[in-house]
Amino acid sequence: MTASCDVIVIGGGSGGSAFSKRAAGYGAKVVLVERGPSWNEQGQRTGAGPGGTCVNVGCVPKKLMFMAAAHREMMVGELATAKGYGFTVPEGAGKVQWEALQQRRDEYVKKLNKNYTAGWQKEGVEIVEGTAQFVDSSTVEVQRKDGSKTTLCGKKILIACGGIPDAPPIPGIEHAINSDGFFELKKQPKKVAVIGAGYIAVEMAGILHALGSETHLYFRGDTVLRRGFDPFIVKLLMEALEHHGPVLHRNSQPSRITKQSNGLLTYTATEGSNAEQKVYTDFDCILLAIGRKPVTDQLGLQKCGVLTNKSGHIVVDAFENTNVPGIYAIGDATSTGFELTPVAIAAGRRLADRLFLGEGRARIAYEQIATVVFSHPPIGCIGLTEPQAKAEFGEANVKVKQSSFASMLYAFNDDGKKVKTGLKLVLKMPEERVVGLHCIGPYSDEMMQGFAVAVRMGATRADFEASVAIHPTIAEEFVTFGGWGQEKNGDQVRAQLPPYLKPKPVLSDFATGAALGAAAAGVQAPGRGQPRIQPAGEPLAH
Ligand SMILES: Cc1cc2nc3c(=O)[nH]c(=O)nc-3n(C[C@H](O)[C@H](O)[C@H](O)COP(=O)(O)OP(=O)(O)OC[C@H]3O[C@@H](n4cnc5c(N)ncnc54)[C@H](O)[C@@H]3O)c2cc1C
Ligand SMILES: NC(=O)c1ccc[n+]([C@@H]2O[C@H](COP(=O)([O-])OP(=O)(O)OC[C@H]3O[C@@H](n4cnc5c(N)ncnc54)[C@H](O)[C@@H]3O)[C@@H](O)[C@H]2O)c1
Repeated sequence: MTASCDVIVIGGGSGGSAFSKRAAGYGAKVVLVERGPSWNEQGQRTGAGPGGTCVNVGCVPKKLMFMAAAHREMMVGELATAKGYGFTVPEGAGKVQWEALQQRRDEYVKKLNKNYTAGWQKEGVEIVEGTAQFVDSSTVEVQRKDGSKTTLCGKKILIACGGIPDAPPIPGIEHAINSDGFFELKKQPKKVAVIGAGYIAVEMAGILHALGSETHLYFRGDTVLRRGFDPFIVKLLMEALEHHGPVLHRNSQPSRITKQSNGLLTYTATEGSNAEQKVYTDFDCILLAIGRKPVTDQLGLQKCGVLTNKSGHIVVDAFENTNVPGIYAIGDATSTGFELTPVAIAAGRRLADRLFLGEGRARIAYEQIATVVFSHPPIGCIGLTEPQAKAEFGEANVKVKQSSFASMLYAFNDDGKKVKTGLKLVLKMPEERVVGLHCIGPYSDEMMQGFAVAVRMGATRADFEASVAIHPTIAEEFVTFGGWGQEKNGDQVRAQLPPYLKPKPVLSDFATGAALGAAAAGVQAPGRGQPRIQPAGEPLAH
C-alpha cells in the first residue's frame, strides 16, 4: 500500500510522462503506473512500455524506417536521384540489411526507454510497474507481472492509457499483423498487402515499397487519406502513388485471409460496385492498419463512473476534465480525436499547469494543430482545408492560393520521373488570414513547424509576403505566391497596396462565429473531420 499522493497517472506514454514530469516539477507527489517494460526476458517485444506507443511502436521506430527508406529511394528505384547527381550506383545496390537495421532501431528504442525512466526518477516521480484498474474514483489497484498487487490512493487521477491497433472481424485475421507486428518483422517481406487508408497504412506501405518489397495497398474508397486532408493534397498524393508507389487497389473491403499450403497467405477482398470477391495470393505478410482503439475497457471505469463514448474513448471537455471531478484524461484514450504525440504532451503539460501552477486558463488549442504524414512524398498541414473553410466562412469569404511544381531535387531526373510538390494557402477574406496551410512534396515534413507558428499567431497573406524569401527552397513559394502587382494562377492584376503595407487587423477581427463549446470532443483532427477556429471571446488557448 503506497501512501496517498497528489495524483496517480495511468500510463507512461507521451501524455502521462509529460504530465508527470511537469506536475512533479511543481512539487506535486506523483505516482506513475506504467505497464511496461517493452520487451520480456526472452527479448520479445510486449508492446508499449516506458515512453508509450510513440517511442516503442509508433513515431520513433517508424521515422527510423522512413529514413532508411529515404536512403534507398535516392539510390535506386523510379525516383532515385543519386545517379543524376553523378554518383555511381553499383548493380544490386540498395539491398537493406533488415536484421541489422531492426537491431539498431530496437537498441535506439531501448535507450529511449531508459531515458524515460531516468527522466521520471530525476523529477521525483514515483514509478509503479504494473497494470492499473480503478477500485473507486480515488483508488487504483495495480497488478504487477508477478501477480502481486498494490493499492494507490490519489487526490486526483489522470488517465493516459493510450490505445492499441484495431482489427476487423474477418476470418483468418490471426495470420495478419498490425503496426505493432511491423516492428517485429524479422526479415523484409517479399510481397506484402497493406490494408487501410489512414496515416499508418499510407506510411507503412510507402516505407515497404521504398525499401524494395512488392507492396499492394488496399483501401475502401477512391483515395487514401479521405477525411480531413485537402483535396488538392490528396490528388497529388494519389498521382505520386499511382506512378511511383505501391500497387493500388481501390474500393476494396477486407473479406478473408487464408494460409496456403506453401505457408504464404491469400487475401480475399470484396471489390467494386457489384461486390466481387477478388483473390490475391502469395503474400508473405499482410498488414492491417484500419485505426486504433483505446484500452479503456481494461481500466474498470464502471467502478469510478467515468463515461466513454461508443468507441470507448473517454469523453473530456476542452480542459481534459472527465465527467467525474478529480479524474482527467489526455491523449489517444480521449474523445478529442487527435491521436498525435505532441497533442498528448501538450495536453498533459497544460493540465499540470492548471492543476499545480494555478494557471486556470491553460488549455491546448485543438483547432490549430499541425500534422505531418510521412508518406512518399510527405504531407504537412495545419488548419482548415478549402472545403472546410468554405463551409465555415461561406464560399465568397475564402480565397485560395495554390501551386504545384517539380522540386529541384529532381533536376537531373532526365527520364521525367519526379513527384510533384504542391503548396496551398487557404485565406479568409477580406483580411486574407491564413486559416489553412497545406503542402506535399520532399521536405514538407520539416517545413511545417515554422509555418505552424505563423498560422497560430494569426498571420495574414501580407505577413507571409512581407517575409523575404529564402532561396532556393520549396518553402519560399509560400511567401511568393504573388504580391500586389501581379498574381499567379490567372488572377487579375490588383491595383492596391502591396500586401506588406496593408494594416494588420487585430486578432479579435478574425474570430469566427464557430462555438468551440465546452467539449473538445467537437473539434476534429485531420483524418477525423473538421477542426475549428478559435471563437470570439474564448480565453486564448496556448
Ligand atoms: C505506427 C504509429 C506511428 C505513429 N506516428 C506518429 C507520428 O509520426 N507523429 C505523431 O505525432 N504521432 C504518431 N503516432 C501516434 C502517437 O504514437 C500517439 O498519438 C501517442 O503515443 C499517444 O500518446 P498517449 O500518451 O495518449 O498514449 P501512449 O503513448 O499509447 O501511452 C499509453 C501508455 O499507457 C500504458 N498503459 C495502458 N493501459 C495501462 C494500464 N491499465 N495500467 C498501466 N499502464 C497502462 C501503456 O503501456 C502505454 O505505455 C503514431 C502511432 C502509431 C501506432
Ligand atoms: N505521422 C503521424 O503523425 C501519424 C502516423 C501514424 C499514426 N498516427 C496517428 O495514429 C492514428 C491511427 O492511425 P491509423 O492509420 O491506424 O488510423 P486512421 O484512423 O488514420 O485510419 C484508419 C483507416 O482505416 C480505414 N478502415 C477502417 N476500418 C476499416 C475496415 N474494416 N476495412 C478497411 N479499412 C478500414 C479507414 O477508412 C481509415 O482510412 C492516426 O489517426 C493518427 O492520428 C499519426
